[in-house]
Formats: sequence, C-alpha cells, structure tokens
Amino acid sequence: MTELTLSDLGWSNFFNSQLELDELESTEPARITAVHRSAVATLSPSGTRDLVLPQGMSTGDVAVGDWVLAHPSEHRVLRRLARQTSLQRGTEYHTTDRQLIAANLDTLFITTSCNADFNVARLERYLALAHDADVTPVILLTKADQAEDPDSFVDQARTLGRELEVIALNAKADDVTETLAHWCGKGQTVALAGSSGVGKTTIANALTGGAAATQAIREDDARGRHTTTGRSLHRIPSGGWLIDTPGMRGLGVAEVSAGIDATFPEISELTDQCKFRDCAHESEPGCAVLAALEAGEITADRLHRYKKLKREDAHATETIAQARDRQKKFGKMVKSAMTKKKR
Ligand SMILES: Nc1nc2c(ncn2[C@@H]2O[C@H](COP(=O)(O)OP(=O)(O)OP(=O)(O)O)[C@@H](O)[C@H]2O)c(=O)[nH]1
Ligand SMILES: [Zn+2]
Repeated sequence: MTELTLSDLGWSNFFNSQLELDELESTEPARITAVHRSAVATLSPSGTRDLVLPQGMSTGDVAVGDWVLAHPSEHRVLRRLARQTSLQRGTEYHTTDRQLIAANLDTLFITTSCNADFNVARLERYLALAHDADVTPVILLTKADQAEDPDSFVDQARTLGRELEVIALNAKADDVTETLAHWCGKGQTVALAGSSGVGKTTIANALTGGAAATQAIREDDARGRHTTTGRSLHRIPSGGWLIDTPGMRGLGVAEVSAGIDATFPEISELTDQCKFRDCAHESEPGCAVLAALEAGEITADRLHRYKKLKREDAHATETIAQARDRQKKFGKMVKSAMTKKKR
C-alpha cells in the first residue's frame, strides 16, 4: 500500500467520467510510470505493479503518464483511458507516425539558457507542440546567474506569447523547487524540454530530490531497469509528478498546425480576413497579414518564422499522410494475396 490517493496521482473527473458502472467496482485505475519491453510499470493507491497489455495493444500505444484500468487481481491492463493531453512530436525522418512523448501532462517547462542557446525560433517550435497538445507552456531561462543581463532574455521570451510565463533562474540554486512550486502542486504533472546542457537534469533533480525520490516510487529500481523509452514518472515532494523525457532535445513539428496558430495568435487571427482562403501572405491582394505588417502591427521576424514553421509542418504532415497511405495499400495487398492463396 502507498499513502497516495487517486487524486494525489493526478486522477480527476475527466478520467472518472470514462468509467462504466461495473468498472467502478471491478477494476483499479493505475498510472503508468514506465514502459518496458512487454509490460508497463504502474502506480496506484495500492502500490506499484507491472502489468501486461491486452491483446491488440502494444507498448507503442501507451505512454508514461497514461491512466489504465487494471484487473483487480491479475497483473494485466484491461483498457487505457482517453488522455486529457498528449504531447507528440514529428519523427526524426518524417517517415512514419508521430511519436508519443508523454500523456496527461499539465505543464511543459521549455528550458533554455541566458546565453547562446537562447533561440526564439526554437522556443516557438516547442510552444507550438505544447499548445497543440493543450499543455501549458512555461519558459525557464537557466544560467541567469552567469548572464550579465538576464532581463533582456526575459523580455525577448515574453514577446512570444500573450500570457506566457517566463522565469529566469539559477538551476543550481536552493530555491528552484520554491520558484516552480506553482506548477508542481498535488496531482500536477510536469516535464522538461530543451537542448542538451541547458540544465534539465539539474532542475529535475532539484524537483524530485534526486535519486531518493525515484526510489520512493519503485523500491525495486525503475531507473536501472531497461525501459523501452527511458521515460519515467517521478514524485515531486510538493505533490506533483515529473515525467523524465530524455528524448526531448530536438523536435520536428508535424500535424500541429493549430498549435502553430496558437503560438502566433497576432498573425493567425488575421488570416480569416485575407481575401483568398488559401492566401500565402506573400504578395496577394487583399492580404490582411501583409496589411498588418505594413501598419507595424506585426513584425517581419515573427511572420517569417510563422511561415517557415507552417511550411515545415505542412511538409511533415504530408509525408506522414503518404506513409500511412502506403501502409494501408500494403496491408490491402497482403490481405488480398492471402485470400487468393486460400482459394
Ligand atoms: N551556473 C549555472 N550552471 C548551470 C545552470 N543550469 C545548469 N547548469 C550546469 O550546466 C551543466 C549542464 O546541466 P544539465 O542539467 O546536465 O543539462 P541537461 O539539460 O540535463 O543536459 P542533457 O542531459 O545533455 O540534455 C551542468 O554542469 C550544470 O551544473 C544554471 O542555472 N546556472
Ligand atoms: Zn494573407
């Protein structure tokens, strides 16, 4: 047994309302803390358990942070519940499907440093992914202690969103937990994203209290064991949960057009007013975006980056659609070959 209640683990009405009457009695909700080769590690009020997935569900269909319904006595998953949020990224080579990174995240700490790593285009890319996933983005600017003028970085980052939270900090200082407490309360789930060396591990260790917190979840060592993704869920002493996401360094965008629009609201809000529905905002007559640019209401830099990200997204989305199409055709071919054989 643990001291944890379902709501301590992040359970809410959103999940509760997905349960059928009989499931309320006969199943146990559990949260996935790690995905192994053929099973998932879970945590529930009754403790930690490894569960096998039902037929037809593979480890690629679940992510750390997911809620599942477990059989009350047998160590198996009955079904996965719908996600409140799901953070995905385009695959590296833009060939197959997108990759699911974390499920049911509340906040993504987009991390960069007050130095040469700071890059608005990269921040906007992360913002688009977070917005598309319905996850609240918070920008963390580390190494503020080493910068001459950290406020100039804060000011630049603040221009990237209307209600965007931007925090400059020293990831090695004692007050990191306190600074980020607002997002790490009871049942809240967070993750860190950013380039190599910006301080993600340093912040993660500060939040979870390092190895000790990891052990509190799984006495039998979650980290040492081979997980398929390397991702895992860790307790934050203030009541929150951190999803460790080692693959979150460089990110391609795909199928996040809505997220890009949300990242550039001052531009996307105008596109409906363009004369042509498929306006590319290049030189078309009656373009509301170009008119706003002319009037100084939007900046050329933001417009340039908006278009670039949209193009990349459109290209990746198209490539994924083609790959899915090929897969479908191949599936049909195999099926028809099999039927012919049977005859
Ligand atoms: N002075 C100072 N050093 C920092 C700060 N944040 C990180 N560092 C140092 O920068 C180095 C890299 O930090 P990490 O936490 O390992 O960075 P990371 O983002 O986890 O890097 P990867 O694991 O490669 O993705 C370490 O030596 C940290 O001690 C900061 O805010 N101030
Ligand atoms: Zn236009």
